[in-house]
Amino acid sequence: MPLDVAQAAVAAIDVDALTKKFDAHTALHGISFTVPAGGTVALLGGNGAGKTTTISILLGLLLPTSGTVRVLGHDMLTARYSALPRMNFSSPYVDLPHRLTVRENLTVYGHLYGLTHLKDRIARMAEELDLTAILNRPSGNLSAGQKTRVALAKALLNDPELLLLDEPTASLDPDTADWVRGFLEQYRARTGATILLASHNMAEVERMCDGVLMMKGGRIVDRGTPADLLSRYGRDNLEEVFLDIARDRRQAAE
Ligand SMILES: Nc1ncnc2c1ncn2[C@@H]1O[C@H](COP(=O)(O)OP(=O)(O)OP(=O)(O)O)[C@@H](O)[C@H]1O
Repeated sequence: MPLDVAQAAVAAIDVDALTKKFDAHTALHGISFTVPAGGTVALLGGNGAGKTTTISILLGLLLPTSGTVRVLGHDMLTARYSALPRMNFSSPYVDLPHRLTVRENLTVYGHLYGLTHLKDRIARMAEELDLTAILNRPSGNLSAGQKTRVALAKALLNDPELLLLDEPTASLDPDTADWVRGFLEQYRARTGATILLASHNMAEVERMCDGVLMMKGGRIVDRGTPADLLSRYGRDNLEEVFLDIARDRRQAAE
C-alpha cells in the first residue's frame, strides 16, 4: 500500500516536518510521513530512534516542538479531542493499575471513552480475547500473555479506527505472539482500521505491514513496502535490511 497521501483517499495520519526537542537533545528532526486509512505501517528503528516519541505525539501525550500532526483529519494541537475517541493505544510498557481487577480496569477505561452498553461490551471483549475466567482477578497478578490480552481488550474497547501499538508482542512466547498477530489481522479485516506499530520483530512486520518507515537518530532514513525494501537492498528479509541501515551499509540500488 502506498505511503504517499496523494494516493490515499484520506490519510489516517499526516505528519509534516515534526520536530521534538528534549532540552538540548533533538529526538525528532523534522520527520514527515502519512499513513493511508486502512493501512498497517511499521515504525522500525534501533533503540532511541524516536519511535515512542512519535507515537506519544500522535496520542497527544507529548507536544511537538514544531511541525504539524493530523490524525483522522484533526490537528492534534488544536482539535485532539475530536480524534482521541476514535483511536486507541497499547504498549506492554504501560501497566494497568495493579490492584483493580481486569473488569474494573476495563470499566474505568470504558467510562473514560464514554461508552454505552459497557457491561455487554466488556463481556464481548472478554469472550473474544479469552478473558472471561480472569475478569475478577487483580490486573497485577497476570502472566505476560494474559496482560497482553487485557491490554488488547482495553485498546479495542472503543472500536478504534486507528490503533497505535508500541511493540505489541514484546516479551510474549512465539505461540502467544502469533495469536496476537492473528487477532490484530482479524480486527483489521473486520473493521478496516488503520494500524501504526513500532516493532523490533522483523518477521512480524513482514507478515502484518504494507508499509515500513525506517527511523534512525530521529530521522526517517528509508520507507516503502516490505517488498520494495527487500528488492532495493537486495535482501531476503527485513532483518538484513534493518542491519544494513543500522550499520550504514549502502543500498544495493535506488
Ligand atoms: N522525556 C524525555 N526526556 C529526554 N529525552 C528523551 C525523553 N524521551 C525520549 N528521549 C530521548 O529521545 C530519543 C528517542 O527516544 P524514543 O523513546 O522515542 O526512542 P525509541 O525509538 O522508541 O527507542 P526504543 O526502541 O529503545 O524504545 C532517545 O535519545 C531518548 O533518550
